[in-house]
Amino acid sequence: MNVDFKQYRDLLVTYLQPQGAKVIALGAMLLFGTAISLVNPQLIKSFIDAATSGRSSFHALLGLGLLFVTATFVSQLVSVCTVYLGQVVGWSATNALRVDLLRHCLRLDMSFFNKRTPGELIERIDGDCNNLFSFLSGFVFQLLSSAMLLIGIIGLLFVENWRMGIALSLFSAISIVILIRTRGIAIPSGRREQEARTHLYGFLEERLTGMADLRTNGGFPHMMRTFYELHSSRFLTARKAWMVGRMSTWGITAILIAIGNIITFSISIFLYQRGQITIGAIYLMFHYTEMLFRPLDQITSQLQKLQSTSVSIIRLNELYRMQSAVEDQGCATMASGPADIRFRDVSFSYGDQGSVLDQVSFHLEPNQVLGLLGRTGSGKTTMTRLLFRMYDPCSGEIRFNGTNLKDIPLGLLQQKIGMVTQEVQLFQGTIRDNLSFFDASVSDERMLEAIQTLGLDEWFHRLPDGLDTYIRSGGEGLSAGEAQLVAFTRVLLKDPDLVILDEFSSRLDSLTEQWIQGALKRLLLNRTGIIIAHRLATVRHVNHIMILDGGRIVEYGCREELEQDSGSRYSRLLQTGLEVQTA
Ligand SMILES: Nc1ncnc2c1ncn2[C@@H]1O[C@H](COP(=O)(O)OP(=O)(O)OP(=O)(O)O)[C@@H](O)[C@H]1O
Repeated sequence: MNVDFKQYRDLLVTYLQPQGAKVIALGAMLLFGTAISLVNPQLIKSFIDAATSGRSSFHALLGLGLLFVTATFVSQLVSVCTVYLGQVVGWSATNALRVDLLRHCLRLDMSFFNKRTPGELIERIDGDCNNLFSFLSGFVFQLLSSAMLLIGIIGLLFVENWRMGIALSLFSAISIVILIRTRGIAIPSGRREQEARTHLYGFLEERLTGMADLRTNGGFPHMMRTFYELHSSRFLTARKAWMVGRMSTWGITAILIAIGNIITFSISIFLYQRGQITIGAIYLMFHYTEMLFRPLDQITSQLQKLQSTSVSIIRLNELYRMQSAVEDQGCATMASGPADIRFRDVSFSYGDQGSVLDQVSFHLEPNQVLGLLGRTGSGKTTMTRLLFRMYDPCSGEIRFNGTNLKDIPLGLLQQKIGMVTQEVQLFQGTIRDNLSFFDASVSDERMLEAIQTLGLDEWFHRLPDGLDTYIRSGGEGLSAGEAQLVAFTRVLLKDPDLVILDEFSSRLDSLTEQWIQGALKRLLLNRTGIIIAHRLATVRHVNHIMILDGGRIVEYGCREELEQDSGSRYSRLLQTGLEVQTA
């Protein structure tokens, strides 16, 4: 697939238009800098000719010298401002692009994230934006100013001497062809180096995430051996890429510069011996020949960068074209209050694999708490994911307060449901940041009130710095039980109408669980709840029990009645006292 002109134009217009004034200033400075670069050697030529003729006054020479110094100073100033503005424009444009991409990805359904590793997503969002940096930070102007500089140099060489003009025009054309053809030589080795780096970082990411398991299972020798192998592969590929890159760019450029100088030198001697040019003109022609390589190099490298730019544009467009399978088209409004949940003949499967939920129907009335039991893989978590609309059912419907989930805006639905899972995700920051999800509008008073409502004062007072207590990356510094308390408080602050607790107690010991039960009771007060559990003790206070097996409801009823019924699965589980996995 190729990138057509419209796609380049759309990208430039979308991300550069908001910075109109800066972009115009950048273009003007690039063009102004080009003009000064062309004028400066003319000043030196005039100075040399005036000095060697012996006819110019000291003041005239001083004037020329001062003019040259001023022009050089202005040229440096312009080049610093150009780099600064180019960076500002490039970063602002690519950051806006990153934000748009991230927002788009976050709106996609969970199947999108399941198919991609975090590394791939980072590469897609950040890597491709980096590739577009130079394109958005003035590609058009840089190409334009390089072309102007090239045309300017050749034009001035023609003015100086037509033979020199023709010779260096031909030389420039041949050089451009050689540079474009040889730049591709380094691409395969560069790609291999990139692949080796990706492998190394992918390996490190995975191993560092599983550090605790590696430590306990004695996996360090394996880690060090593989790290060494991957690192040495990275070193070898990087060394080769560097050498090939140097040979194919610097080496060839150096040869071309030498050939250019030989041409200029030969013609200059020929013309000087015939008295057709001055010493100043010889200097000027040498200077312009040296300068010729700047635009030649820039034009070829910009054209080469355009190749990687087009690959990134294709990938970004692919990403943008991806639509979420979960459409956010609803506009229903809803009053607050305990939720009423109804599943009607709901079936679901993840892709082509078999059915995970099969014709599930039940009604959970407001203020009721449902205990959801079932063996591993029976579909419990999937049911809550459907409620949260991470996926939509393949058939059947789910109603929340009588409204089909599809008719409720996603934002509103997510506000109405609070969820605590086994793996509470804590972020690097203070307890305050973690309770409010970095939302500064949540006051300390509200947080303290929530902690008090849940009866967690004792735990809170033990924290060394109260709300300012710092939690390190991955929740380090808090126990699993304490992390659950943070999660409960978070949910209470959200004030949802439905609370889902997915095996929240599986990592807690029985004593801690008992202690947390108090907070749980308060959290569920005036709310509807669904508690997924393997431990029967976790659901001993719920109103209803549902047992799932192979995605089907095999038992559903009032907990107390099921307890009394000796033939029920639930009472059999209670009698054997076994956890649900082994039942
Ligand atoms: N993202 C996914 N993609 C594909 N299949 C999945 C996905 N998540 C779960 N499954 C499959 O769906 C089935 C039900 O999984 P689910 O997590 O709902 O079970 P569960 O009852 O909550 O199990 P557990 O008690 O172990 O948490 C399993 O066979 C699982 O392999």
